[in-house]
Amino acid sequence: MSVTGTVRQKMPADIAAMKGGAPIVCLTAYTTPIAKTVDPHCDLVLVGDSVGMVLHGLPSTLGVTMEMMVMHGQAVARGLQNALMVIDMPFGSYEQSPQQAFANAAILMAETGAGAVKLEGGQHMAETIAFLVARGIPVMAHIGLTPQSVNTLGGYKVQGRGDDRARLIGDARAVTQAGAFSVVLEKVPQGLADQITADIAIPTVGIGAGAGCDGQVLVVDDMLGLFTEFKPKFVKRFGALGEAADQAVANYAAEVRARAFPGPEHVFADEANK
Ligand SMILES: Nc1nc(=O)c2c([nH]1)NC[C@@H]1CN(c3ccc(C(=O)N[C@@H](CCC(=O)O)C(=O)O)cc3)CN21
Ligand SMILES: CC(C)C(=O)C(=O)O
Ligand SMILES: [Mg+2]
Repeated sequence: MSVTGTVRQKMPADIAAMKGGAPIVCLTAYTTPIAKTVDPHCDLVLVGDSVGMVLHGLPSTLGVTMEMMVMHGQAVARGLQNALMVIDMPFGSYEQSPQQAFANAAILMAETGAGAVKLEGGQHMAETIAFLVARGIPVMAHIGLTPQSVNTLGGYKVQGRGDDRARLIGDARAVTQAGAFSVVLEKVPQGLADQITADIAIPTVGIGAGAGCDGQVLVVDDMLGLFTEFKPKFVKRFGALGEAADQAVANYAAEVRARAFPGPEHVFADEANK
């Protein structure tokens, strides 16, 4: 709340200031109604490129386009008053050069009204993160399991075990040094996530990284039980909306076939009442 008592949308600096304090609550959203549902409860709402797998039936996030991100970003923005909106940069929109990243991040920011962008990568993306931040674009980093690299990682596996542990600590330090305001840690062992959280000055937001992170994020359709094509181990279903929808549709079909729907309350008389 601001001093005038009206709701004020959070900014990246507000999220950064939550380091070490009350856990940062984050969920994804892709549409206006879900944005409205999650907004009062969340500090940060992510328009994730998971939208491709969750809403468009794509086999991975690699086919997600700038146009899809802009359209879903605009829809989410219409539903937010409180939470910071962060938007994922899609595969192919930022990896080539800092200049390419800036051009596409500027489109996402200008066309959707997002307060920050998120991109996948650690040490190798540090230069790009610094380039964006220097030009007015707040950046959330994403390290550990980076789904856009599923083909080189060889699957959606735990990251940061064994020799990878030092590399992941280096990634966390590099994105911090580059000026990211927070960092997603995806599917990394709990002890390593705790160590990184203690080691860096920016908040860690975990997904499959344990309760010691500075915040948590999940794909909203996963936690609602609406997306059930697969269930990563880190997902907890807080609802069963997929089952509820299936039951409602089955009831509708049965009532149509029985001519029980529409009923008298859903129809119109031939003559208007005097
Ligand atoms: N619905 C949904 N939820 C997500 O969390 C999510 C997406 N989609 N799409 C983009 C990425 C992809 N992510 C994924 C996808 C699959 C697993 C998964 O199946 N994990 C299994 C083990 C797989 C393996 O070891 O190869 C698990 O049990 O966690 C994890 C994260 C996270 N993101
Ligand atoms: C799972 C989160 C962190 C994400 O990147 C996405 O939804 O695309
Ligand atoms: Mg993503």
